[in-house]
Amino acid sequence: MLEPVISVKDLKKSYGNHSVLNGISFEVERGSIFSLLGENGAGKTTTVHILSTLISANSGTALISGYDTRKDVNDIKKRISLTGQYAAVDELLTGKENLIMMGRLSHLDRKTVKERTDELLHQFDLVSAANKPVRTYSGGMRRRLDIAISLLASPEVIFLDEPTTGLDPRSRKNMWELIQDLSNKGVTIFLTTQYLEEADQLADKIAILNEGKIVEQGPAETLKKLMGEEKLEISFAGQKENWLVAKQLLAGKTDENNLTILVPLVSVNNLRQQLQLLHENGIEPASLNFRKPTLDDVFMEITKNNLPE
Ligand SMILES: Nc1ncnc2c1ncn2[C@@H]1O[C@H](COP(=O)(O)OP(=O)(O)OP(=O)(O)O)[C@@H](O)[C@H]1O
Repeated sequence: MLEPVISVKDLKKSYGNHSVLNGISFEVERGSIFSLLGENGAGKTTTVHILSTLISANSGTALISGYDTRKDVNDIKKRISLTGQYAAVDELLTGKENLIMMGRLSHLDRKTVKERTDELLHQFDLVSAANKPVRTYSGGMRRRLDIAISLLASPEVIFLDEPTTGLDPRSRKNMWELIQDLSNKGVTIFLTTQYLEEADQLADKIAILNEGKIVEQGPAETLKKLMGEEKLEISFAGQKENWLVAKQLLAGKTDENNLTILVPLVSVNNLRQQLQLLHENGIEPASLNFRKPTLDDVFMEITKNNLPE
């Protein structure tokens, strides 16, 4: 195997007596997309801040291209870039001015700054907005500019901390394409997200962070198996008696509060049989909804598997 570009071993971090990271370990291959997946407050930003040398861990090691995040801060800063959940751009300047200003602050020479600015405005579809002040930009445009700025110095690794939180579905899809493009160009991407679907779409490898531990990691396909299949939620809202009968007929997870039954989608034939069974018994459900597995389902599955014998 190639030497990993990020290598983390037994990293621990607490704030006072609140333990946020409780010994996490993982490796990220060069040129890949790695996704750290977890709910709000799981410790994703804390991990990103340790890896990008903004804060120190209490113990454990984190190496980037072999450099130690504790000791080799300058070597690491040259190789990485970080974009936050909140765009670090100047609202009053135009997109182009922001890029030029940040290029100068990164000590790039004038010619490089100009070339990179033009390239990035193109790459991030910001040419027509280049001379407009950032305060007139949409959320998606700000996010794109933020990432463009972080790419000025051609980093080896880019940290994208929840790059799509708060974006509308279309901007989210655009951002996914952009991340995929970056990856195709060979940049290693460390992506944090709360969205299972996002990690699934983009990442070569996913690590799930929960209560300070990585509870599972592996390629998206491996984790998919863990999540179980898509399900059909059959609702009997307002029809308690029908729900009671259907409960006896169908194989699925029942919920008495919502009067629903969650049936795994094994095959089309099986689904047809189950619905036929209801029909033969004179029961018409109030509604049918397909449900994709959620992060909650994955956690349920993982904790179920980890229960003591
Ligand atoms: N400087 C700090 N001092 C005290 N507690 C902190 C500090 N920074 C973060 N925390 C706590 O650490 C926990 C993890 O925070 P972190 O921001 O890493 O989570 P996250 O997974 O990135 O979540 P989010 O999606 O909300 O950003 C939270 O409970 C947070 O309140």
